[in-house]
Amino acid sequence: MILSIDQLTVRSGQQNIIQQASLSIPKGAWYALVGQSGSGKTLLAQALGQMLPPNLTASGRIQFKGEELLGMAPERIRALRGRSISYVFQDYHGSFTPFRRIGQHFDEVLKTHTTASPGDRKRQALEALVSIGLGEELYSSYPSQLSGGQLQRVSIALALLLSPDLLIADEITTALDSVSGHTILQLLASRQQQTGCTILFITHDWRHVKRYADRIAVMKSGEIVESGSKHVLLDHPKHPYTRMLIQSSPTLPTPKGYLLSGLKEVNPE
Ligand SMILES: Nc1ncnc2c1ncn2[C@@H]1O[C@H](COP(=O)(O)OP(=O)(O)OP(=O)(O)O)[C@@H](O)[C@H]1O
Repeated sequence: MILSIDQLTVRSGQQNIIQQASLSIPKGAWYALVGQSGSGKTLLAQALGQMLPPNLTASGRIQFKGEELLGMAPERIRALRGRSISYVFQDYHGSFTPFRRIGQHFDEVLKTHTTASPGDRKRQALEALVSIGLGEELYSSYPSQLSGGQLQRVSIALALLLSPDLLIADEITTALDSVSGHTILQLLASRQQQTGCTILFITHDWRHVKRYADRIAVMKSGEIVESGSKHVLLDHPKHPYTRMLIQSSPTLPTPKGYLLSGLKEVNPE
């Protein structure tokens, strides 16, 4: 396992917002965390990188590649967050400084975390832009000159720049139209194939879960009520809440004779 969360509780004063959540993510997995709005998905992701709002406290254990993240020294967690664990958020605008060109954003990450020369940093930034299907000319553009889909692609390239072991993708397609959202996820899937990074994928959208995830955890009111492989969870959900979420998802079309997960049904009636 690359990440094991054990009995994670997040509190605001006396109130538990996340209660004893446990989940284990195998290396290289695309692990979907689903649940209705307000169930605690974002706070769980924030707790991993010690990024919780200051009024909240976390307890329990979070092991990442054998190191305990909760209570880790600030300089160590900052170093991990830059290199081994990276985040992409729904609000991609928040990842950019408006008066800095796109190239400067890449340069800053490389300057902070590597000893690469200025020439090398520029070359790596240009390669990163090309790797996400964008033109090198965007290196000199300002964030406001890019579309939402382009900016979100750049945030993914920035997040993957230092080849992290774990990418936390929190509702990364929510602010995009469905075509751009689809392009982003295709891109992420191909980058995952190239880099082997593990993805914690927070989403509301079961169509994306069905298409990309290989494992799923379902969160309800701060608790993980069910987790397992995509096939087992989609085709044989145990918890009533999981069944309700799947049934109320917009459409999960399945051809006759196939299960929701895409597996062929054995002996369909
Ligand atoms: N700083 C905070 N102090 C107190 N409560 C908070 C704080 N931040 C979030 N919450 C509450 O914690 C709960 C979980 O929030 P969280 O953002 O993790 O939900 P979520 O599942 O990610 O929802 P969404 O899908 O809408 O992003 C919500 O009820 C939210 O109002």
